Parts: sequence; C-alpha cells; structure tokens
Amino acid sequence: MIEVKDIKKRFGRKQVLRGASFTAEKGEITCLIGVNGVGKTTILNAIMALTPINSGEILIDGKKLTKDTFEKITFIPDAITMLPQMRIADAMEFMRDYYKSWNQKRADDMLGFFKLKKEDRISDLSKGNTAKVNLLLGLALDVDYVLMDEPFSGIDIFSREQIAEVFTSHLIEDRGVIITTHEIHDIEHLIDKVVLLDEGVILREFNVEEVRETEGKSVVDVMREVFHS
Ligand SMILES: Nc1ncnc2c1ncn2[C@@H]1O[C@H](COP(=O)(O)OP(=O)(O)OP(=O)(O)O)[C@@H](O)[C@H]1O
Repeated sequence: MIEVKDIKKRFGRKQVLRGASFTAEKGEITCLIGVNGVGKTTILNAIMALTPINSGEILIDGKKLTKDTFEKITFIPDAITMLPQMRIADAMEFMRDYYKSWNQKRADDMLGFFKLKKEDRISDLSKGNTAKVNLLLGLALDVDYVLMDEPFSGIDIFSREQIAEVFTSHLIEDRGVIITTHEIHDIEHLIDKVVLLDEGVILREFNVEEVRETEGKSVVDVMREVFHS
C-alpha cells in the first residue's frame, strides 16, 4: 500500500499541499482528480522523492522511500524523458541496462499491443504513439506500483481507447496504480478508487463501485457535488 500522510509542500510563498492524506492499495487503480495546478503532479513527484516535502510522511508497504522501496515503484510522467533522436529500440535498451526490473517479454508484448515499430525514432512519433512508448517503458518494469501522470493528455480518442485497454489487461495485473487525469469519462469504468484534491487537501476519497451501488452516483456526480458545493 502507498500511504500519503498529511503532506505539506510549499513552493516559495505558495502553499500547494496543506496536509494531503490518502492511500492507494495494491491491485487497485486509484485516480487523483482536481483542477489544473491543484498539486496532483506534486503529489506524484513527492511519492517518488523527486520533490522534497515540508512535512508529513509517505510510506510504501509501510516503509519510507529508500533504494529498496524505490525498486517497487515506477513513475510514468506526462512527457517522454528519452532523447528525441533515440529509436524505440534504443529507449528499450536504455531501460533494460538501467533497471534490474526490466521485463523484455512484457515490453515486446506491449510493442505488439500498441502496434509500434522498434526502429521508429522518438522524434518522428505522433503524440499518441509517444504516449504509448512512454507507457510501454514504464509498464515493462516488473514493479508493484505504477504512478501515471496524465496518460491521456492531448491524444486522440482511438489512442485513448487503446491506452484505456491497458488498464484491464495483464499489464496492470495486481499492481497498485495511481493515475492523474482530467479525462475521467475515459476511465471511469476502469478505476477502483477516486481521490478528490482541492486547495491542497483531499476533499473526498471513495470507492467507485461502492458509491455507485449505495448512492447510485457516478464519479462525475460526486465531483459535481463536492466541487460545486
Ligand atoms: N518546481 C516548482 N516551482 C514552483 N512552483 C511549482 C513547481 N512545481 C509546481 N509548482 C506549482 O505548484 C502548483 C501545483 O502544480 P502541479 O503541477 O502539482 O499541479 P497539477 O494539479 O498537476 O496541475 P495540472 O492538472 O495542470 O497538471 C502550481 O501552482 C504550480 O505552478
């Protein structure tokens, strides 16, 4: 389980996170939702220790992020971090050399699944295919937790649908996933849990199926209720 406990983060005079707490379980897809600039990416960066927090605590399976826990988790940012002149094959080779947890079979499966060609250069890829390569490079690691920042951002509906399929496939399996997105309609049926963030705190954390069954509400219904009240 990933436990985010009362984290606070300030950039200069701007207090972005004011004591945010939530949990994300293994085997579940947790979706972090909030308007632009509310601190979603900051939370993912904080979980990965890419940004230092001012106070609070983040635990991965009960432990702080160390070299060992770091190997349990991967972060797929909203932009590709590989050099544009690299071919997809070069990027895969780089990942294989760099990460012990690289799973070549899974990477090859994903190449086929997304119909990508290994010899294509990153700089020549469409936005949708760039997002798919980005996802491939992150998901081919055999890790327990996957963080994804806006995997659907700015890409066409067909690519979005294909990416959404990943969430119901063996590629996610029993991992714990935290995803940020503004395209909630695309994945509402795929996610287990929603965490609504505003003004640096968590306004509501709920299980999607539970709310659907007990209150007859969709994620968007709850968002309207919480954000417009
Ligand atoms: N390195 C930084 N230095 C200064 N301010 C920052 C830095 N990183 C983020 N911020 C500010 O913190 C706030 C939260 O940013 P963050 O990227 O976490 O928001 P977000 O919810 O992910 O937004 P979006 O939905 O637009 O991606 C914003 O006001 C942003 O300008």
